[in-house]
Amino acid sequence: APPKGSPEHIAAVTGNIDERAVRSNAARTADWPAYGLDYAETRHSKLAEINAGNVGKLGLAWTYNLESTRGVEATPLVVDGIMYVTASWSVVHAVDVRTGKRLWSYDPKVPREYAQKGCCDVVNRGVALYKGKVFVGTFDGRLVALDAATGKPVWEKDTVEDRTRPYTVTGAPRVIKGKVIIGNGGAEYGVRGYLTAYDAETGEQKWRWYTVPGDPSKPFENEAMAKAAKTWDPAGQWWVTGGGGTAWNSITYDPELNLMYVGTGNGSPWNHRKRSPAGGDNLYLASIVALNPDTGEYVWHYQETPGDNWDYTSVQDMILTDLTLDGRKRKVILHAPKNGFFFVIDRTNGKFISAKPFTEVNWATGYDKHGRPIETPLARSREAFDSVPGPFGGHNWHAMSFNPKTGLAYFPVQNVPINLAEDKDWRFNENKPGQPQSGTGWNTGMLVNTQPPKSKAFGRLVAWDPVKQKEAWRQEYASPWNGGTLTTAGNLVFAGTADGRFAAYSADKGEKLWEAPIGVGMVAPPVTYEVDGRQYVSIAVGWGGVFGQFQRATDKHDLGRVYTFALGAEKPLPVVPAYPLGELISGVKYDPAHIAEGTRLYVSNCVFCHGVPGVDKGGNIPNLGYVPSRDIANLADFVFNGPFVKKGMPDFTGKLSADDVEKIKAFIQGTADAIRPKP
Ligand SMILES: O=C(O)c1cc(C(=O)O)c2c(n1)C(=O)C(=O)c1cc(C(=O)O)[nH]c1-2
Ligand SMILES: [Ca+2]
Repeated sequence: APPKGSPEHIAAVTGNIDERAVRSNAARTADWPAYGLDYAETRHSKLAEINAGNVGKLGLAWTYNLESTRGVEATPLVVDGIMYVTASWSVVHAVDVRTGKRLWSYDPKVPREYAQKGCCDVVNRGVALYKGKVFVGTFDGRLVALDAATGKPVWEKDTVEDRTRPYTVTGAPRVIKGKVIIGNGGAEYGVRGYLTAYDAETGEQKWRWYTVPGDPSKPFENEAMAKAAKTWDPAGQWWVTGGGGTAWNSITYDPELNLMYVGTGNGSPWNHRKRSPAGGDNLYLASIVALNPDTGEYVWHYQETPGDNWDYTSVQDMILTDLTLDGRKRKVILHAPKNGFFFVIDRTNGKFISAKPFTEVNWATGYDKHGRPIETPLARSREAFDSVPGPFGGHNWHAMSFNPKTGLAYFPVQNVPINLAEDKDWRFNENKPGQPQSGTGWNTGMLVNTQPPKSKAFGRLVAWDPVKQKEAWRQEYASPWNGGTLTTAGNLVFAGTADGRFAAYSADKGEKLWEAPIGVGMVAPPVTYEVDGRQYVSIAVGWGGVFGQFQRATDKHDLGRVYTFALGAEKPLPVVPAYPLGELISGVKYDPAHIAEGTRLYVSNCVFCHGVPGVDKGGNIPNLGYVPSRDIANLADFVFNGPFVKKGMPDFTGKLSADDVEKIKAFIQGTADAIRPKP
């Protein structure tokens, strides 16, 4: 037999990964060969060497440096001790679990100026593996097949059908029946969402399915689009903005039913009245859609948020399981989307079974028996209103897991306070001061925090009983934006937190049993697997994602790093450097009369990357209230083709004037002065 970790060994063990291997692995889950572990994406491991009785003896085996400075969201895949994990900028690393050493890495060299085309950090959620190839979707929208043994590209496809549009890819591809399936993002900017299937061997395109209809003056691609178009008002010219519905995260597959399920995203623009003035459900936004994986044909849909108006994506991870409900065994989908309700859906036909709020919700009081939300008057208010959950979601993309023994689903719940108001003057692609990120191409049709939000920020780990539709237990967290979960047959739940703790809880009761004080915020979900008879737990650490660009819950920061733990391992945790938060800026000269316009310019160009100066503390992108004061005094040097363009900062040449920059300076220094504690 070739030595473990040699190209021959890797070729042999990854060459075996096909549909049969993924399904047979589900019986014992020794490997972690697919994004959600199995096609049902349960993230439930049957390994129990590490269990509630001995988890206290878990220690660090090794760390691996991903050499990235931005968010790390990847689920690592592991087959016979060969790990594939991604870092920011879609860089792929192959790591030997037996040694913790690099086997190879692959950098798709995403042009850094592409960063401004993504709403939510230059992240990547991981790779897919099939018959000796590793598949990665790159931030700039390519799908690359790599030789699993060497990391050399085998084929590459451009998944973006229209390069004038800001499409990005952040999600992990899935392989279903020899086809690599990938969606995209961009609905904050204005795109038309779609999924594409490529032949895993050759890269040949097999099918493409749009999530929303195109221009109704042209023939619809299929019957599903014709049907969907009836739920949109042409007066909104949604096809100009794109309509949205981007499938940027979740895809699952039921081999018995031969159905794949995709979660779709929010509307482009967010504002329903701008997108579709006469109302309408706007299919297939914010829905779960079942497709035939062979052809990409529509089979059924269930829309969780009709007429989305709040960035309520339904792209959150789905879990396929069987539940006994009213004495009847049902094949269901479990889903906790941004809108704050936990859904149980019949996955054979898309019929609504139940939905209950898993967090505070103010846009709907519940769902009727037909599966339609009962909206509150506030939901489509013409005045500014606190959106609860807000656009960050009651639960975002952070992975959910389901343990069949406890019957509980585990996921991080949160509130990030946001106040929304209709942007009555919004026009497509009009870059106007005050419109959130319009300077970098956003088209939300909403204004953000024109009134200070009154809702409170929180984060918590929730164990949810989908039969009773009730919370079973919770652990309060220090902040929103916490990591996804893993659950095991050892009666455990593992999850990392925004404030840098990687912890294990008992799955049935939620007692904290173990904790590693890593120090750096975690957003990615952990995985577990067995190598040479030993069980390991790994988590890719790297603070970021949409909230993590400009906010933080720790005072430390580090390069991206994979941490791997095993029973009895005793490596000390690395000493993590302090986050270099400077002094509050002072002394930058400005004209106070410029502050009001500077505020509007800051909102339309800077705020969703840099946060509020002096108030937020910076995430993986610095807060401008705490950089050296001279940098703000010389702001134009940074704004116009400055030194950070090579790290992904936009070049605002031609977009902002020298006068605009003076006004932005006034806002930054003025805000810092306003919040400075009085002596
Ligand atoms: O509408 C979209 O197309 C789109 C794409 C993405 C993405 O691809 O990361 C996010 C969102 N929306 C989004 O609304 C959101 O909250 C979000 C968080 C994150 C992240 O990785 O932290 N991505 C995205
Ligand atoms: Ca979105």
